[in-house]
Amino acid sequence: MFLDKIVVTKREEVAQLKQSTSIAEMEKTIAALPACLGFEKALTEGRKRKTGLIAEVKKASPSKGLIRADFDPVLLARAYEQAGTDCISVLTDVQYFQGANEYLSRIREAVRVPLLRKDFTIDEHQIYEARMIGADAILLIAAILTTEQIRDFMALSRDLGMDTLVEVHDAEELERVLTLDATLIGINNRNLHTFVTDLRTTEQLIGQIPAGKTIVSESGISGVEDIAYLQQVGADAVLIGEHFMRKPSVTEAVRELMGPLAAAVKE
Ligand SMILES: O=C(O)c1ccccc1NCC(=O)[C@H](O)[C@H](O)COP(=O)(O)O
Repeated sequence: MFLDKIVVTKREEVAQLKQSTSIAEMEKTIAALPACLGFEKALTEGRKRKTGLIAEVKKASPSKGLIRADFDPVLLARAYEQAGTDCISVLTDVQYFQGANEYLSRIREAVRVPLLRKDFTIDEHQIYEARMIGADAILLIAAILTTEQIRDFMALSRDLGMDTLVEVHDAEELERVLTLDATLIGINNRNLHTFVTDLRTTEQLIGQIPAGKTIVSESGISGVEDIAYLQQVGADAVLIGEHFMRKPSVTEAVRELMGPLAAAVKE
């Protein structure tokens, strides 16, 4: 599976990270940082529309190659903020998504929107790193982690002040995640073997999730009818990258797809 290849790369990156920085050093830096912004809160009680939005800053992907040639992460993040996104996801993986830690750090300086570090986390060093570069939340992908790792990584993230988005692709992963106290669950509509997206994945899995969880439908979302369908099946929020990245005006694209801000929070 393609994810196995990514994990091999991540192991190499983690080995390098461990050589360059110790956890004690990272803890020292983190102690001087301001508190995180509430990522999960922005998608629940703070959300600006009926359906919450995590808008993604995504230059390229393994399935599509280069998505946006005129890629300026800070301008894109500002445009998302202007459009009233609840949260922003920033891909930091270099090899497969042409992302960078630096993109997230620069975006952190430029916007006041909670940020998700979108990467393939397999080791606690990466969690300290995420906090150091300015993340408010990290993604934990059940397909590449044991249940115990997810539990430990959630606890560490919480200790560092960050939220976690725990992502599942199928019923087996969901069953494992539901044994934990994860409150923010992502359902990824992308088949990891074929890369094909099918929004019915959200509908198939959401029925197994008890009330009280915040559900984010991820990948392959591009039409107003998709948002209506996902609302109808019970998704609380959506995570969208490619659709926005292919539009000349990201601000207009968000407004067209997600609609106006709810009256209570209109400026
Ligand atoms: O985007 C890919 O091709 C991809 C391939 C393999 C693993 C993960 C992948 N994407 C990560 C994501 O979860 C998406 O960037 C995110 O959900 C946004 O999806 P989209 O709106 O379809 O760009």
